[in-house]
Amino acid sequence: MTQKMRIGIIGFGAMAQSLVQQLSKRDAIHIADCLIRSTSTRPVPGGIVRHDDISGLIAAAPDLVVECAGHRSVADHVPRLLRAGIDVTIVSIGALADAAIREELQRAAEEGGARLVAVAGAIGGLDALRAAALAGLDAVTYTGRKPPGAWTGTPAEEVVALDTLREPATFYEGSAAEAARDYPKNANVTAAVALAGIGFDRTRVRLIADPTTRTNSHQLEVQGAFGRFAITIENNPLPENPKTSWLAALSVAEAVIRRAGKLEL
Ligand SMILES: NC(=O)C1=CN([C@@H]2O[C@H](COP(=O)(O)OP(=O)(O)OC[C@H]3O[C@@H](n4cnc5c(N)ncnc54)[C@H](OP(=O)(O)O)[C@@H]3O)[C@@H](O)[C@H]2O)C=CC1
Ligand SMILES: O=C([O-])CC(=O)C(=O)O
Repeated sequence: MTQKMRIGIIGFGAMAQSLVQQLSKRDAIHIADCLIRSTSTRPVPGGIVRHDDISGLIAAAPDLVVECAGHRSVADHVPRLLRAGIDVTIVSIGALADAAIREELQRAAEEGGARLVAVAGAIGGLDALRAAALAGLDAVTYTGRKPPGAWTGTPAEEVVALDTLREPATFYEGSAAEAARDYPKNANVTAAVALAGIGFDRTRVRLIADPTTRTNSHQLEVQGAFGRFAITIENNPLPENPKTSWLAALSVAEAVIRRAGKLEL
């Protein structure tokens, strides 16, 4: 009998719960452990061992840890896992906008002989962007559009009255470096785009609160020596967290399922 791939998850919010739903249908995968804060009130299904300290998760030695808990958890926990030789897949890619964190993760992966994978998350087209970048890119522009409620608790509140908005309002225009840092629960996709294309400073970002939409949409426009492409993804949000698109959770699930398979087709 082949051994199941043992997964540990960091965080147990909307994304992690959706991930568990997907992965528990797969025979080759066992969700063994999760790391959640001791203060967390979120219920964790029976059969998953709950840790409130990273040392416990490291001692459990899962085959792969999947981070679903935000930028802080990437900085605090992922280097330790990598140094312990545990592979990690992250979804809070915006943490990589900080060059010091990127360097620390690189060092930790080398020291531990482990692999860090950042998923595409809620966006698509990164394969084409990466390929196009080889011949040189002139411009990469990302536009993120979500209903006003998805921007609550962010700096957008200082620019527009989200509660009474009647028309779409662009509240941020700038670099992926700033967007990923200042909108850590909404703009991780800008980091995925930056890393696949022309970097955090040259990737242009526009963020829009739109009372006329129900979806979280992500538009990518790319120009370079290869030609040009534009792609728009209209995502349904996860019911438990309107900031997070369902596709982001599915993207993590797909990455884990592909890794558990024998062939990468
Ligand atoms: N790449 C992409 O396309 C996307 C990436 N994301 C990233 O995924 C993250 C999770 O999203 P989602 O599940 O919707 O968010 P939720 O707010 O629903 O859940 C977050 C979970 O992480 C836990 N958590 C927060 N901080 C820490 C920490 N320092 N250590 C351990 N656990 C922690 C929370 O704990 P508690 O239970 O105590 O609240 C909660 O269980 C987002 O913060 C964002 O960074 C989100 C959407 C798209
Ligand atoms: O899920 C989304 O629509 C995108 C998102 O929140 C992020 O990139 O952080």
